[in-house]
Amino acid sequence: MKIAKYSASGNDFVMFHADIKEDRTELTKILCHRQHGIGADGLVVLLPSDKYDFEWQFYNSDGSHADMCGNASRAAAHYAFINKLAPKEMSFLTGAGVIKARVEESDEKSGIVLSELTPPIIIDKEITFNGRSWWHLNTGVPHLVNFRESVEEFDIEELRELRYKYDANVNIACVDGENLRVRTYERGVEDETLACGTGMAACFYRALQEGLVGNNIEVYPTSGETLYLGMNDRTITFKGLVKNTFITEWETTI
Ligand SMILES: N[C@H](CCC[C@H](N)C(=O)O)C(=O)O
Repeated sequence: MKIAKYSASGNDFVMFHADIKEDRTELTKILCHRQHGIGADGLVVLLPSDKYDFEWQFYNSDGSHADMCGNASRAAAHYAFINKLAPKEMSFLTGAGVIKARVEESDEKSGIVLSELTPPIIIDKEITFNGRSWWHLNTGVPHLVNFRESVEEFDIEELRELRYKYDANVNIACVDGENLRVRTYERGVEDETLACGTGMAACFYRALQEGLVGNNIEVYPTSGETLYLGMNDRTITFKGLVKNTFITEWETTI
């Protein structure tokens, strides 16, 4: 089976396409294992669809299922385009609903891809934890967001406690001029990742609601890459580079 490895701003994924939708929890844990497998934050499987260019399955590296993944949506769009599974402008079905994506520049190895995320939903704006103000939002998956002076104020144990208390990804952010810096503890990876697309979107949306930033900004995740987030009349757009870092033949031994 041909398997591709992608990095979307440092959030990395193992990816392939298949004809059959089946439980791939155990395969995910093997492929995503950093020492015993290929190593990745998640697995994406593209599947045929009657209504959309494709449907996908997304699993976090621990084998848990998640409805959506912003960075993987950009990587999957590039994979679909270069494997002739979809045109440059496409729509595909995820657990969070239909995602539109556009491959803007691309060759076999990399591309600039824009995804339209699902409309953000504010669940709770009144959470106080350790004396800090947190918002609970859903940008395809659940996120907690707190703003502080610097993203260096990052206590992973504090974020891990919140992750389990609310079963959500946990983000800290700070304003950097007209833009944002974001660090994310990701549910299902159970650690900080180098970037989290729906997390950056959740931080952007809180900052927008609180008048801290404009409608179109740059966001810098832990990897230091530049992502472009915007608010259009419908939802949040999320754009940046994705890299197809390698392709391999994989014989499953399970
Ligand atoms: N870990 C997340 C899914 C992946 C989200 C993230 N990688 C992104 O780019 O949006 C969850 O379990 O809700």
